[in-house]
Amino acid sequence: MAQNIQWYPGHMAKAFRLMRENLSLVDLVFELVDARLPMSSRNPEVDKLIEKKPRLLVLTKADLADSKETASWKAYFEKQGLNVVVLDTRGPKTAQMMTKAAKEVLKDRIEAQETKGIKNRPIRVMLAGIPNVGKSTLLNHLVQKNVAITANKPGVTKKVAWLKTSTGLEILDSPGVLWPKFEDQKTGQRLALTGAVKDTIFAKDDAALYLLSFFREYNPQAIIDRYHLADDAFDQTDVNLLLTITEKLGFKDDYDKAAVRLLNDLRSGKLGRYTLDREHD
Ligand SMILES: Nc1nc2c(ncn2[C@@H]2O[C@H](COP(=O)(O)OP(=O)(O)OP(=O)(O)O)[C@@H](O)[C@H]2O)c(=O)[nH]1
Repeated sequence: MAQNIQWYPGHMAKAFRLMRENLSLVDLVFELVDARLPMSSRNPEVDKLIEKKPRLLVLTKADLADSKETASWKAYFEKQGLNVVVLDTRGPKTAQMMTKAAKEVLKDRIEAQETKGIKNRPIRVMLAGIPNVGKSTLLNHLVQKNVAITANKPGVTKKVAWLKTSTGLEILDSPGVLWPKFEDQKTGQRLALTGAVKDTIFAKDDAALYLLSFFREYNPQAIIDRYHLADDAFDQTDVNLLLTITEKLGFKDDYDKAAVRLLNDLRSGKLGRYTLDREHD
């Protein structure tokens, strides 16, 4: 399946060029990754691109992820010296949490400014992350009803729009869309499962089979309960299991339909919380 999921190198190059151009305008980057796949939803080249910029790693969709796994991932990234925020982006405290965390990352700089008498300088932020990770949701929560302002920086001819928050941040109007980079099939399959890559470019039955193999290892009971299967349902191959579920759902032999149901159930949380990337130790 993964070999069918290819990003156009041109798209990737353009995204990087835009990000590089805008980086000099901001104080801080919010790098958003999906808490269910904190590794697979990152682009390793972004690391290089923003290595000299203060950065906050935001684990979004934490409400859908296994909380124990999220805690392990947080510790893993913190050990690498990163500042990490764990977030249900849609939550009521998002703006406050993100502002507090941003100020914490820039603490030394803010203190240095204050000793020079510069107070309450807005913190300029860029949001970056792969499609569907929650960039617009975060932006809307931060900005609420505030209108966009445009500003010109000396030496920059292009006008850049900033969105002001009531908590002292200014967010670059256009989030950096990044593409995940994956060389291995596993990463592609995981991205497909969460819906991070378009459904049109992967085979749903392959994704459903990967889903079943994942639950076989980590939580077979969730599948047994959801589809009212016999306790020994996993004593068969994933393909046969998919056929059993198809039958149980009343779809006769239309296993494509069952595959879609499985994926929808997973993405909407009906199979419980789960973390697909588990290699943090
Ligand atoms: N459960 C849950 N859903 C979320 C969270 N954050 C975002 N979503 C949902 O995820 C979907 C995608 O969110 P967006 O904010 O549009 O993502 P985006 O990164 O702007 O996506 P692109 O425009 O494709 O780049 C939406 O349906 C959101 O409601 C979260 O923390 N938890």
